[in-house]
Amino acid sequence: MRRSIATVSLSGSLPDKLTAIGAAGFDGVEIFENDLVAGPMSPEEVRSRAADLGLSIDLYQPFRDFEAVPPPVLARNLRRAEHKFAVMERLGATCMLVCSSVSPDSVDDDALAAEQLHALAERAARHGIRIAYEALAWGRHVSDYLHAWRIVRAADHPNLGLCLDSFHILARDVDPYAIETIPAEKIFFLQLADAPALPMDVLYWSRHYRCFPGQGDLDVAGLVGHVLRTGYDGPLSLEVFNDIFRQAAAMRTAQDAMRSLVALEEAVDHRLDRTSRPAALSKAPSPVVPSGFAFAELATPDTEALGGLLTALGFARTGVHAHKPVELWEQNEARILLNTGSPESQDGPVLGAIGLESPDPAAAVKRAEALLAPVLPRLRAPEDVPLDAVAAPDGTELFFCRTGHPDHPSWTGDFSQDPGEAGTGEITHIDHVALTQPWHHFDEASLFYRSVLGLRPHESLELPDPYGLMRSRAVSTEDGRVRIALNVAYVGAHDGAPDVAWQHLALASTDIVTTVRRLRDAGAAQLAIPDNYYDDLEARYDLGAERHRLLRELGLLYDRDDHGEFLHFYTATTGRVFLEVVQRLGGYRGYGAPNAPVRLAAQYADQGGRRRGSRSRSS
Ligand SMILES: O=C(O)c1ccc(O)c(O)c1
Ligand SMILES: [Mg+2]
Repeated sequence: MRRSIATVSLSGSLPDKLTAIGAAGFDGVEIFENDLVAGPMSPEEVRSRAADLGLSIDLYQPFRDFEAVPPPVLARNLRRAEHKFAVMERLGATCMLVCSSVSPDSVDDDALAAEQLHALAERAARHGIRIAYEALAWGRHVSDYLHAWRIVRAADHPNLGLCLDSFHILARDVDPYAIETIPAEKIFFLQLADAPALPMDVLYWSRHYRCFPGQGDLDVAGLVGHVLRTGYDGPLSLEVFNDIFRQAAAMRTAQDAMRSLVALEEAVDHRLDRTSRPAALSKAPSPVVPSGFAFAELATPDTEALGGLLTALGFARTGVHAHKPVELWEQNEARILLNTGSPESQDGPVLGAIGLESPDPAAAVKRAEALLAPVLPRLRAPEDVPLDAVAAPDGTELFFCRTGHPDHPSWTGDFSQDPGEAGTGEITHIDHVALTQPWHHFDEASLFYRSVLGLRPHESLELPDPYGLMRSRAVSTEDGRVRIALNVAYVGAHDGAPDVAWQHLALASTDIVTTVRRLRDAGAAQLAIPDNYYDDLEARYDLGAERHRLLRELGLLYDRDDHGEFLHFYTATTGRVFLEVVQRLGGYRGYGAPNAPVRLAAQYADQGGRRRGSRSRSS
């Protein structure tokens, strides 16, 4: 299907927006009037720029407060419309959006609205223009699509049809099923936006919190399914009003938008049966869901601190890369690479790359490419094992691996085996990684992991920390073998606030008590948890005196859900990175989120003094 986007969805000047939209591979664009009016480009220049970029101008909008008004107001409105038609002819645009009136001049009279829209369509027809009437969710008299359809049907003019907008329909919880009763030729345009479920005034919600499909909580795919079942074959057009996208880099937002449309078309395709599925619905290669973590790579200026910490946790260094300054540390299936050759780690260790076990690494890269993920050059020596990798939105490198499979080259082949034995402690594998996202890329990141890797997003959480609210959302495979927690990087707004974008790696232990004792015996630093936490824990849960005493003594944190229990502790932080050790008892599914505020406060207390005065951050 044709893919379009409204210029209001992106930041920047009109030519910058068009360039970004063209570069992301869209077919068309909705020109938002403000973008034209406020800029120096003539309509003819906009038209030719769009054409050069391969973009058609699919819609001109919005035309407001037209219908159901007294005769003198109608005359003024028609005059206004004639001016817009002239601009549209210069632009080469043939469809104009009229949104339902919010004006106090308008009256609640469907017959009058129909008559006046008929008159407008008649004039539009003389210019070869069509009118798409849209019910705004906060329209004064017309606020749902079925009402708009009754008026359009009564007006009965070939140049008058509907514009359906997923936000206005789903935000008001109007049943989208009846869309299927509208003839396809009367649906002139389809605008798509998602939004997070927020109990607030619908106008405010629409103007500030819309997001791309798949980033919010509305069933946009279901709605598109209803529209396509009518036989609609016009554009799928994104129209997103969002405070963050208005500020973010247009190129990047346009790519995020395109990724959302590709994923949306795939979701719609899954829901439609063969007869109602348009052939033009794009088919990206299917996601190749990873089956586990192959490794995590920490870039570090030297291996001393992290090597010591890993040893204290029971890891052993088992290999070094043939010709890169990278060490392999192992304990059972948990594998960590320490890379001392990366410029990223100037200010201390960072989590730079994740290896994911993939049933088909080449197909995983093809999937990522179809969703506009940057494929990383395979920078390597000729004799190295080929590596398939893409960059996530936050710059983390994702490698698709097939560790130790006879029919596939394994990344471990690049490592000479150290004579030492692999660690055989209680740590079995990587439980999850927690990546910190710049606040303006949070929704992009969750859509990325969901669409590119086929991970399932969990609930979005807001956690209080001493210096603000931290937003957190996990994505995981169904079986939980790959879990990634996405946190918003917090930007301290005052001088005393620490300046932190921590990332961490969580390791699964089958016996966390032994692991924490091992760490303590080795003299490695554990994050200190305040006594107040344990007093509160006793109030919240009755775990028996002995268990409470043990948790307090060993600095272990505790959580539980309907499926099981969770024990965890943290190491001190080095650079931007710290390690967590977790033990899941029963089928616990979470990440210990209720303990995150305690952890953050403890980390600030631990780090604040040292960091103040050396503020440097990239996000
Ligand atoms: O917020 C608005 O006014 C507005 C304008 C045009 C649209 O298509 C829309 O969905 C909302
Ligand atoms: Mg709209």
